[in-house]
Amino acid sequence: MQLSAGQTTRASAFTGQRVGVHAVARPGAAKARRTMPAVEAKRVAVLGAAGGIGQPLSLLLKMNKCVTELALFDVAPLVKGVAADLSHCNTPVQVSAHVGDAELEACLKGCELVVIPAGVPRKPGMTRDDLFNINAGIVMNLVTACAKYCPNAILEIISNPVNSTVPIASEVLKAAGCYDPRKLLGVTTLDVVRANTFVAQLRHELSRVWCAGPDSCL
Ligand SMILES: NC(=O)c1ccc[n+]([C@@H]2O[C@H](COP(=O)([O-])OP(=O)(O)OC[C@H]3O[C@@H](n4cnc5c(N)ncnc54)[C@H](O)[C@@H]3O)[C@@H](O)[C@H]2O)c1
Ligand SMILES: O=C(O)C[C@H](O)C(=O)O
Repeated sequence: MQLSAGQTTRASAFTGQRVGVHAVARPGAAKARRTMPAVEAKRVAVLGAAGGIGQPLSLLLKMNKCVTELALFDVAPLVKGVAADLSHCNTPVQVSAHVGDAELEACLKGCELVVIPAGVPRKPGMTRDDLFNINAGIVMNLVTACAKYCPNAILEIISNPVNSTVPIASEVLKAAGCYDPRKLLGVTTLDVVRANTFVAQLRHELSRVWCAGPDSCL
């Protein structure tokens, strides 16, 4: 296939054919992506590690060569079984399990990266906003512990609604005197992936959609 300037070619997951796709990147976006620093975090914690997001995420981290220690925390004792299973995967990452608030310090001490998928997920008919009353308190408590036990760690918030839980986290960190905007992240890639998929299913070709606006509405 002959491509003109501004076009590229990719395998389409939807048609099984190779299709030409117009480059739609914002000016400077490709450069920004190339210069994005890789994060090496030797000790990583997952808070909410026994859940639907926490378990596969922990497996991915166990397989990640940048990680040395993986500390799994949950209020559910099931996290001990999750840690036992993961510890049998043949990578050098050391896995530990921590249950309940009394073990937050042991979990978080020395962490360079903390990923937080703790909280309730939405059920059919709910919006992400409906989760706010429960998840806001959970994130507030967990980030308070992060500010105390690993104030320099990078925090990635997955618990929804992300556009509300991230500001809560930032206020907690500011109050504790350890807020660094470069180290507080909301995980919103799902919305971009989902939007790309839905548009691609309609157009039968790969699409790139820019998502703007509150995470709660998607
Ligand atoms: N940002 C995203 O892209 C994205 C994607 C999927 C899910 N989510 C959100 O992630 C959250 C988790 O989803 P899920 O499907 O894994 O739910 P889940 O119910 O399967 O798991 C949640 C886990 O959090 C634990 N938990 C609850 N309170 C806790 C606390 N105080 N401390 C530690 N752990 C606690 C639970 O015991 C459970 O193991 C939800 O809020 C969901 O909306 C976000
Ligand atoms: O709903 C959830 O909790 C998972 C995900 O964030 C979604 O919006 O589908």
